[in-house]
Amino acid sequence: MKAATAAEMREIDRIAISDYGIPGTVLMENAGVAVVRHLESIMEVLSERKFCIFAGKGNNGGDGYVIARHLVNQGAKVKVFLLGEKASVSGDARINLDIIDKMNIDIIEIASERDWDKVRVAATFADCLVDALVGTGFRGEVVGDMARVIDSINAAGKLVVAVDIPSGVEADTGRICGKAVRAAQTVTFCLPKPGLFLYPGAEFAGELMVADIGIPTAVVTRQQIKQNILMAGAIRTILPQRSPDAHKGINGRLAVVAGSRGLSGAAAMTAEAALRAGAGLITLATPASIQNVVAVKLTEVMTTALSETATGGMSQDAVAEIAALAAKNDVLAIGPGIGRHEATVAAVRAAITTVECPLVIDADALYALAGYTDLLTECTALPVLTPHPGEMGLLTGLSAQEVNSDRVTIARQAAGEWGSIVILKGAHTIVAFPDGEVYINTTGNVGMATGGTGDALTGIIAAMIAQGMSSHDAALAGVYIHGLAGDIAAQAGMVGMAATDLIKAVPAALYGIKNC
Ligand SMILES: NC(=O)C1=CN([C@@H]2O[C@H](COP(=O)(O)OP(=O)(O)OC[C@H]3O[C@@H](n4cnc5c(N)ncnc54)[C@H](O)[C@@H]3O)[C@@H](O)[C@H]2O)[C@@H](O)CC1
Ligand SMILES: [K+]
Repeated sequence: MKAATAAEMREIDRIAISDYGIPGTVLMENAGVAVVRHLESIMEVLSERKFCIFAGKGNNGGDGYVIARHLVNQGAKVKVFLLGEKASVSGDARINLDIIDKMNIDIIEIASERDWDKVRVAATFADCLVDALVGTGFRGEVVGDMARVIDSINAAGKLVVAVDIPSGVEADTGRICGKAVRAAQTVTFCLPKPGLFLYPGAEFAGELMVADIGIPTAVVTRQQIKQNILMAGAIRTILPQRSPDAHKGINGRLAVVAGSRGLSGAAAMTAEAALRAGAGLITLATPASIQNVVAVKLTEVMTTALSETATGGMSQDAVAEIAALAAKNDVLAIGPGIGRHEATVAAVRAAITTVECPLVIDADALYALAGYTDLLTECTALPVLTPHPGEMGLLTGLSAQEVNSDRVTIARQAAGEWGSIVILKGAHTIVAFPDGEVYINTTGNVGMATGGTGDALTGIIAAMIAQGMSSHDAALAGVYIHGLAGDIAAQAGMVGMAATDLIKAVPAALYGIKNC
């Protein structure tokens, strides 16, 4: 599914109205009716139910007036609180405001302190609050009366349904612009907006419903929207089909370069995740002194030793060994637990431009690339990078907070500049491609915020490449499967969930995608 930015949505509306001649009031009518239908589906009967509709002066407010009209027609009791004066409402919204005015629906222009009392009382007795304050036309920050209305809505403790997007959530980034309405449900129009899937906005949107408002499909496809929402259907179509007579050689050969003294677990988890994700033959290469440790941990994985430093990290002599290993494998994952010794860092930089097979680059191998991202353009195959916001910050010169403030844009820019697939981890991981295409993942949960889950992701993506998927498809499938395995593991409880629980759930995630 695509997700449209505010600017793209405005353009889609404009083309539908001016090129196709669909009156804006028709789109507004369809939008309002879609919300009323949704209210009907969640509340069963609307008759005698009490609604407060909080409307702004723009078209989002216009949707609110349409909603008010249909609710009243269905016997509901409706109060409309208008943030501003009726006289300041124009266009399609004005047409619908005038209609409900003629219907004698209670419209309260919030102006004086007494009006705020009315807001409080009405919200206290309402069954449902509808947020039609602002939608995609919102700019800047929530301040003044808007902030006060949002506080009143959030404090009421009632069912809150947002129209198009919770007011105060930035449509493109999911940023909370000072304050935002905390909705239980959001009915969004035509296409979802990225901010409904990006945190923290995703948390304020609650359950999401996408409503068709009659815009011709061609208008949407013509926009060539590059934001996508990653869902099971798309993954099902790209997963490799396994023939019944498959043997281990057919399911790919994969090498993992990972681990250092004290960090054997990261290496083992990467290899174990690759195994659970279906790779045929896996070789784990670690510094010589921990080879026996990982060999004991892993029964099905082959191990090999790399030249090491005195402190137990791989040394520069490992470059030739890695190149030889890569030549015998379909894909190489590098980075988990390798440490940051200067010899190791130098070995990584040399290895990634020497190796010819596809690479999945993670953890300390990303650290090695800080200031050296131009090396990525020398990779033979399109590399896959899996930074968390801290690593992304290191690579881009930003703080983790700055990275998280606009995850889509930053991942997209990095993918373009580095000629790489960039997987920016975090709640609803972003997968960005060099051509600007971006996917927002929908699986995963907070229980995954624990050591080792990143190593698991690296192993899963590498396993997908080993099984014949392109790096593009493997990145998408790997991210979705990883999150789904986390969701399956979380059914036993999120607190105390370990990366190894997630890894064990990968086969169930794969089965679920293929068969459910
Ligand atoms: N023809 C269309 O364009 C359609 C638009 N629709 C609805 O209209 C919305 C977009 O409408 P608009 O473009 O009129 O914009 P909005 O109604 O989302 O917001 C614009 C209004 O918000 C005010 N505003 C913006 N930033 C503010 C801030 N920081 N603090 C306080 N007030 C602020 C503006 O002054 C203006 O009054 C969509 O989200 C959707 O709900 C739907 O009715 C479908 C058709
Ligand atoms: K809204």
